[in-house]
Amino acid sequence: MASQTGTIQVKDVSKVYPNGTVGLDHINLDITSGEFVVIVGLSGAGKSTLLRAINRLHDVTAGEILLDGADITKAKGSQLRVLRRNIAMIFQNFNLVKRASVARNVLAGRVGYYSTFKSTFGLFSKADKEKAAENLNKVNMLDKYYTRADELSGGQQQRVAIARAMMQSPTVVLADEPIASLDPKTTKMVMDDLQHLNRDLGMTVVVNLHSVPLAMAYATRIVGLRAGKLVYDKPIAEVNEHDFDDIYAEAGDKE
Ligand SMILES: Nc1ncnc2c1ncn2[C@@H]1O[C@H](COP(=O)(O)OP(=O)(O)OP(=O)(O)O)[C@@H](O)[C@H]1O
Repeated sequence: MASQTGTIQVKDVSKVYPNGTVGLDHINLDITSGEFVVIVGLSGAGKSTLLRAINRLHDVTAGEILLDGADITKAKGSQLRVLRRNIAMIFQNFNLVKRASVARNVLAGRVGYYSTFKSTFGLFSKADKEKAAENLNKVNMLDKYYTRADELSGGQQQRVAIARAMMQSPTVVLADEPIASLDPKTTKMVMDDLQHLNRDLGMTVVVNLHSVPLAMAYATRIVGLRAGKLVYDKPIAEVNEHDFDDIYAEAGDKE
């Protein structure tokens, strides 16, 4: 089980892409341990850019992002590796190795704990293989242990990705539109899995979503982005569904 850590401090972060597009514009955000934060906003608002900055898939142009006090934007080498190990990422397109088995995909969550040699040759410990089975069982996918990932439905693939995230024993889970391509029933399963990581395993969860009703159903706090700026930030108890009319107004509606 993850320890009670998983704080994220985003301090005056801006991101300008090489072509001049402003992805993030002076973002400040303090996420405390165990929160379930949903980020909402129009397509292009900067949601993916923010998540990718938090786990350093992107470098930022200015500002800093602290994970339990350590600045990931400047980390290098083994420090970056250890910081990244604490952050699991769930993607819209699942990011599984399609030709590999479900088990192998789930074990990939342990890669950050092995030498490159051992992980390349799949030399995972017996304990980790047992843990993989255990985590697959938690997402009701144990019967697919030996199945190739490309034989699974989208929802099943996302649940495998969640089992892989659990293997990592992260303190923070970032999910970028994790349910965008799923039907309503599977959407609920995946959102419930994320809630399990948050409520039962104590992980901090940050999810990008387009759906306001889903955000209201699962978040402990909702953050809104618009054109790279943070325009909304409230705990769920203070959220009113109409608050989002502004965030979802097309650019130009406001002018
Ligand atoms: N690699 C890139 N190069 C240039 N501009 C980019 C790049 N990636 C994203 N952008 C731009 O940065 C802005 C923020 O994009 P981002 O993908 O973070 O938004 P988003 O809110 O996640 O949108 P979506 O809901 O469509 O995923 C957009 O204007 C987008 O076009």
